[in-house]
Amino acid sequence: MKNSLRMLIPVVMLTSLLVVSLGFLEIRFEQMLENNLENKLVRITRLTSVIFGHEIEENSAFDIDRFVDDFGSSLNLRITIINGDGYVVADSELNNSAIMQLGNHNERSEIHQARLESYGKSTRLSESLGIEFLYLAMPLSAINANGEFDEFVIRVASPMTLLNQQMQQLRIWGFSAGTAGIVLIFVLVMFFNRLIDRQANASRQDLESKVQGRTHELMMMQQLGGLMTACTSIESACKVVEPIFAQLLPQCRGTITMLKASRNRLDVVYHWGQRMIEGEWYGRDECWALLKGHTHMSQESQLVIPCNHTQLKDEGFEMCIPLLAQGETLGVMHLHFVNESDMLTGRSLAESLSEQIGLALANIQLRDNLSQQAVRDPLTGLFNRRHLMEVLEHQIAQSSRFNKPLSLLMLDIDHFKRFNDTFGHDAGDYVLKQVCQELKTSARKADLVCRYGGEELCILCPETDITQAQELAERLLIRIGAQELIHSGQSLGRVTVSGGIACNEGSEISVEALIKQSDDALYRAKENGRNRVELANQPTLDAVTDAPEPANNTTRFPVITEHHDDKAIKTSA
Ligand SMILES: Nc1nc2c(ncn2[C@@H]2O[C@H](COP(=O)(O)OP(=O)(O)OP(=O)(O)O)[C@@H](O)[C@H]2O)c(=O)[nH]1
Repeated sequence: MKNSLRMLIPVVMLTSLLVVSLGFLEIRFEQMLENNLENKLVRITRLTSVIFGHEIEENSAFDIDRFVDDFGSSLNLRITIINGDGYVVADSELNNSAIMQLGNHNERSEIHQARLESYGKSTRLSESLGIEFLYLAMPLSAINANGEFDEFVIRVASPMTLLNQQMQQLRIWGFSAGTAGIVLIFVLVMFFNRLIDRQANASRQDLESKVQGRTHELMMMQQLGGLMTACTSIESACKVVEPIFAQLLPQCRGTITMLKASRNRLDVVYHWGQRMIEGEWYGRDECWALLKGHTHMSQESQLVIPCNHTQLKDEGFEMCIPLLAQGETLGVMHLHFVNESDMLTGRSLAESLSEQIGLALANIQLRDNLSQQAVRDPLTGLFNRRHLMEVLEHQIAQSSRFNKPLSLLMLDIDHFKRFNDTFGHDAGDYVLKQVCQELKTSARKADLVCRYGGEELCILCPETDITQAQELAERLLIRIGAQELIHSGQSLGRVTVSGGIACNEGSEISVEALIKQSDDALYRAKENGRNRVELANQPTLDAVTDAPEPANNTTRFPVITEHHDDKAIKTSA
């Protein structure tokens, strides 16, 4: 309906315009033909007058009838001669008897006008012939050959049927041209309508496919965001990136690098397709994207400037996009394209994806940091007591289920208060960190090193019996006691630690009981002179004699001096 209206409106408008134009042309043509005929009649009337006047004056035997007959038939016009009284003398279309029947013509409008104004014109029905004529009349005064004064009116008439025939022909021509014009208009309107329809369809399809593509991209991005948010580690999040890129930018392969905490190098954490980066890392000044702070393309504006980290310098095109979150650079997304056009068309999509990946990776890092903060001690970086309690419960259950030994080594720095009092709290912190570092270095990967509280530390050793735990403790005591501590250029001397070990040999012991046993053993170690290890439920062991004696007499740090008045070690921090 809409379509046919769209066609009908221009057809009706153009047809109306054509009809009006044809009507106007008809009027103009009619006037033109009438004028032409009138001019022609004027000329002929004048000519007839001249010849007739001459013949009258010169020829006494002038035959008027013959004159009008010859003239009228040769010109195909009606010629009438009217005398001064208003009666017809001769008429090329009437015989004498018909002429005799005619009345006085003085009242005929063209004759009346001609007598008054020397020129008369009228269009009317001939009473004698019953045909419509265009009459032209002019008066003529002449002295005839006999010397008499004669007055005449020469009248020339042309039947209007001639004019009407011409007009009819013109109308037929006009109608044919108009019909042809209307058909042409219709055909043209149809043609342009179809053309417009085809173009509109093509642009609608183009728009639809663009909208579909964009919707697909948005859905993929939403999926990417959702999946990455659900990931718990950077590695698993990076694995989600590959299938999304395979869907949206299948023509590229890529690598994700992350900035190390030291912030001077980027580690490769994931790549898909052929490797783009040599080695496992590169320096941060080797990537233009990091130096510029925004996307860098290996070829841009006819400039070829590849990054230093790229492996395939001459093949294809590389795009590096910084992975940012709240202005912080987390890493770089490296993409490799075979064609430059693919790289240019894929740029904005790749940047949008990278923006989302950056945010998701930042979220994971933030979550990681928060969960680390929840289980780590900020000063020493060791696991905290809460984490120990959680792990301990699980480890005791494992130990009893699989009948495997589980040892808990509790350690306490000797005379730490005095150390603090002598050198200050900062130096105390430093010593604490150094001792903790030693614990981390000496323990196995499977062991859990914790800060139990204050200067009290512990190591939980799964699948470790009491002898193995004792060996570890003695090794630690030797290594810690051997260290000469220097803080801010000042020698702090040496520090010793005491230890207590409890071991669960596969039985169903409670967390509290195991801690109490190791704590009691530690208490005994303190009681028995410090810088030694005691085992739970065992007779007192000898002091660790192999450990180098702290230079109590050479340093201001009185670690080895016996202080029996010191308060006993706490049973819990
Ligand atoms: N610098 C520093 N000192 C700490 C920290 N946590 C606890 N301390 C100090 O460690 C000292 C522990 O003192 P005490 O419990 O009397 O034990 P001690 O002086 O080590 O004596 P013994 O354990 O009997 O050998 C206290 O002075 C605490 O203030 C810490 O994070 N940093």
